[in-house]
Amino acid sequence: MSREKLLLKISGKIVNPDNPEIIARYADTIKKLVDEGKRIAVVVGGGRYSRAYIKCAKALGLNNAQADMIGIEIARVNALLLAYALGDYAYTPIPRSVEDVQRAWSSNKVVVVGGLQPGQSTAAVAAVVAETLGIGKMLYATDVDGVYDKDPKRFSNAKKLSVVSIDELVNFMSQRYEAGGYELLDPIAIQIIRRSCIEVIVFNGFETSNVEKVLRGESIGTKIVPCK
Ligand SMILES: Nc1ncnc2c1ncn2[C@@H]1O[C@H](COP(=O)(O)OP(=O)(O)O)[C@@H](O)[C@H]1O
Ligand SMILES: O=c1ccn([C@@H]2O[C@H](COP(=O)(O)OP(=O)(O)O)[C@@H](O)[C@H]2O)c(=O)[nH]1
Repeated sequence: MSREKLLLKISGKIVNPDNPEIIARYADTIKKLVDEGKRIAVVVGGGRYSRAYIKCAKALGLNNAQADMIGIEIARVNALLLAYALGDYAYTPIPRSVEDVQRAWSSNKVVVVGGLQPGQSTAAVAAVVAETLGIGKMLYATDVDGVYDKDPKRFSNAKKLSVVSIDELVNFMSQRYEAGGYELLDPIAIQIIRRSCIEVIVFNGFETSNVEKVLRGESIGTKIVPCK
């Protein structure tokens, strides 16, 4: 019987040097899922450190691709923190391409990825890694409770959606399509999720117990229905 496969996308606002205790809790959570027989791929974002470097890159007059490349490296460093915290459960070094991801996956270890290429966010990385590895479910652990009808950080009357279709989603995404932007799901992520019918659950990742709650089918966060 084939083992259940899972893609866990964790915001860089969560996995970063400010939060060693949360990183340790995610490592324990992931190890438990592996011990239960699941195959896990993890994608980690860049968070505030990547945005600090991107701000500096822009101040130096670097172009968006160069700023993105720096954000990519910071996401990879955050990913390496988690991979090392996973010890022998995780594959290292951090894959730097889709080909590397495929090679790492064949090790049967947890594969932890940061950024891949300019012009997208780690949400797109999560989607392309899931598609490449034939993973149909993505847990999207972020710094808000789910998808809202508008940015909850900018609008106090924003309403959380419990279910949203991938086609409706674009109406709620305020896209700053630039290095450090790409809030929530960027256009590339949305296209890949749609074409490969990847089910996505967006939930608050600061509470690591939410991972188990989502896997138990508890209705927390937002379920993105990927296709008809
Ligand atoms: N419609 C929306 N619903 C929820 N969050 C949104 C929405 N529009 C914009 N956002 C913003 O997206 C942020 C999460 O996106 P992002 O920073 O890319 O996440 P991550 O760090 O998980 O990659 C939230 O902090 C929120 O401010
Ligand atoms: O494949 C990738 C992944 C990340 N980034 C850059 O790295 C930054 C940090 O990644 P992300 O925004 O996904 O991290 P978050 O803080 O949202 O978790 C992005 O804004 C992009 O500028 C990129 O260019 N390509």
